[in-house]
Amino acid sequence: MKKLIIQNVSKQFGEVHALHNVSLALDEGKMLAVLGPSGCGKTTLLRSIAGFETPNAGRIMINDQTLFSPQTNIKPEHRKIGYVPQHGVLFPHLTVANNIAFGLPNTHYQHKAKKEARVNDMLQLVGMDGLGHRMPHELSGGQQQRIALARALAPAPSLVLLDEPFSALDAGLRASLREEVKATLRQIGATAILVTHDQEEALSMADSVAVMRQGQCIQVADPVTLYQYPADLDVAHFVGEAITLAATLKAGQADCSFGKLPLAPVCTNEQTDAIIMIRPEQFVPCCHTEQQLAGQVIDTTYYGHNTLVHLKTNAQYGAHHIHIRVSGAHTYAKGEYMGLKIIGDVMAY
Ligand SMILES: Nc1ncnc2c1ncn2[C@@H]1O[C@H](COP(=O)(O)OP(=O)(O)OP(=O)(O)O)[C@@H](O)[C@H]1O
Repeated sequence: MKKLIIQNVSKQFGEVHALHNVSLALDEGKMLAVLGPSGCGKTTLLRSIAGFETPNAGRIMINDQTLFSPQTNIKPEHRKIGYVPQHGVLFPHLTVANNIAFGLPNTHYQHKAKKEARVNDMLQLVGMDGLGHRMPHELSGGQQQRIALARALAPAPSLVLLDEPFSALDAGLRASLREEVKATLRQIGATAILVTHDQEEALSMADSVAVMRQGQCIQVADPVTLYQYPADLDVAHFVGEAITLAATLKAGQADCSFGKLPLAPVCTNEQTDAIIMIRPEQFVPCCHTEQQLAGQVIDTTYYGHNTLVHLKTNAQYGAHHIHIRVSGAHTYAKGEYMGLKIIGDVMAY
């Protein structure tokens, strides 16, 4: 069942088209990541869903109820939406428990004991039971974001909006908190939208990813499809590293200086001359008998789990400078020759 439906939503600030005919849908219990560069309209979209911004056109519906249309504009406090902003969100003069209790409606929680029970449930959910008496300044950055999530989830909202919630945290904490938040939202079956400009965050956390550019939604797909089959070259470069080269297309194959490579089935390219896109990890070192191309190592950057190898392909393979990703288990020396095969199919544009 579709939980959230966004139809042709547009928002202008003077001359700026912050959102232009954006349409999206999200199933119950799923997480959508909205991914795009700075200024593409991500926050405006989130604020329009929350009701903090009034679109110029379009329709926004949750559970078949219209929250916004040219005739309707439900107030933010009546939309049953939880919001987790970037940082600095907790009320500094309230304890952790009172921060979480803040959004609980008195109509449902008249009794103190019921409110306390809900707060304790939320503290447990985010792995911080027993810390309700603390003040926000007595918490680490990661703990503060967990409490912000607990506060947003406490009133059991229909939809949770997360606006770059990890951006103020250091890389290690970011990665672990991502996993925790994903698990917490899954555990309670929450429907959520995560805004981020970090492709790794979008791909690793969400069930589907919407890529935005200049106020428009360019592609919506599950992470694997988005990464392997990006809609255009800009999206390809935005969601990961990409190697591009000229090719001639014929009968489901791309003929390029690396040989004949299978085209992705989604390629419906009519023209014969195209640019193909290969991901760096599709290049796999192999023995001489399997080898599709070879090159000489110019430089390497070691990342532990994998190594980025700057390679110049041999003259018969086009003398291209490419950066490929190979397992970190084996080290490569400058000047060494590598034999490679290419796995999977390639996209053409
Ligand atoms: N209140 C406003 N008044 C005027 N222009 C605005 C306003 N809010 C946003 N904009 C403009 O609308 C466009 C989209 O902004 P938005 O904040 O939605 O982008 P974003 O993708 O969230 O960017 P970031 O990742 O930097 O937060 C930008 O050009 C921005 O300058």
